[in-house]
Amino acid sequence: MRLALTIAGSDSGGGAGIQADLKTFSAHGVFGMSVITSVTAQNTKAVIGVEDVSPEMVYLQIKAVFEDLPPDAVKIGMVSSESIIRSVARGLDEFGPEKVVLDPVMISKSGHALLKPNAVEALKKELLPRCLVVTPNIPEAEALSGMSIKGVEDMKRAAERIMSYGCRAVVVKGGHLEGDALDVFFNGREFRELKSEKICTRNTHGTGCTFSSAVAANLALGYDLFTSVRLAKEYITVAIKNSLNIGGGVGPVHHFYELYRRSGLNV
Ligand SMILES: Nc1ncnc2c1ncn2[C@@H]1O[C@H](COP(=O)(O)OP(=O)(O)O)[C@@H](O)[C@H]1O
Ligand SMILES: Cc1ncc(COP(=O)(O)OP(=O)(O)O)c(N)n1
Repeated sequence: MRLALTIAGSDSGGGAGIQADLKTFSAHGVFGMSVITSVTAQNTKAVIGVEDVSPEMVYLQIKAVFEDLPPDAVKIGMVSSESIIRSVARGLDEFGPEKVVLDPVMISKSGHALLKPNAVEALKKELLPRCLVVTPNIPEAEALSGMSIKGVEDMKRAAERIMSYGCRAVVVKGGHLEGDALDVFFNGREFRELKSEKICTRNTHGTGCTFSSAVAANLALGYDLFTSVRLAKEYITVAIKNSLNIGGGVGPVHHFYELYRRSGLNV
């Protein structure tokens, strides 16, 4: 059995964060473990409360997992504050996982800040250099690169700038732009575009969390980095096509092992 760890925030509504990550791991047949960084009171309409876990408790969860159940890959999501970022960096340094996927979560689709504005610099300095791949959406790529992004050429320039912080690859996700759902992968040598038709639905809660945890699950299964990203793109596309019209706001994507299996992918 392959093992994957998510270090992220809890979404009480079950659509994003830790809950989306564990569902994604299960759908891939990977054993999922979690380090909870924050508890959010959230549903499809809004985030109505956020309470951070103490930095020491974040570190202790990492230690407990690594000392007994060393993961084959790690996904990092909401890390909220500078002190939590430092605890995660401490854990990564102590236990040295090779396959780390960072989804630099900043703002929920419902508009709530999930990363303190003064923590962006810590994220760049402390976490990017410790990651294999970073998966920002357009606003996150703009914040990390300091440039505005209007199309695919801008996505490529932003990916180059983000690489300069020391990660080994970047996927700039284009779900927030008009037109096709086009993501740009860059590994420092070549750019590759991953394109799918934009699915017409408002139910896209948890897309970023699901995509990054699918990348981590595929890495845990032993796929190379680009194959892991390509399979994750296929997985998120199926999950959005089957997203759920539940709740009064932005409904969640759907994780369903059978859907994945029947789509012909090797799990
Ligand atoms: N409506 C959609 N149809 C198809 N793919 C989408 C759609 N919205 C987002 N995606 C894809 O889902 C993944 C996550 O997208 P994005 O919305 O950019 O990130 P985030 O959820 O972090 O804001 C990307 O692969 C993106 O291309
Ligand atoms: C606890 C928690 N973590 C991350 C997010 C952001 O999720 P993401 O998949 O990037 O996008 P939305 O779910 O906000 O559409 C979150 N909302 N909560």
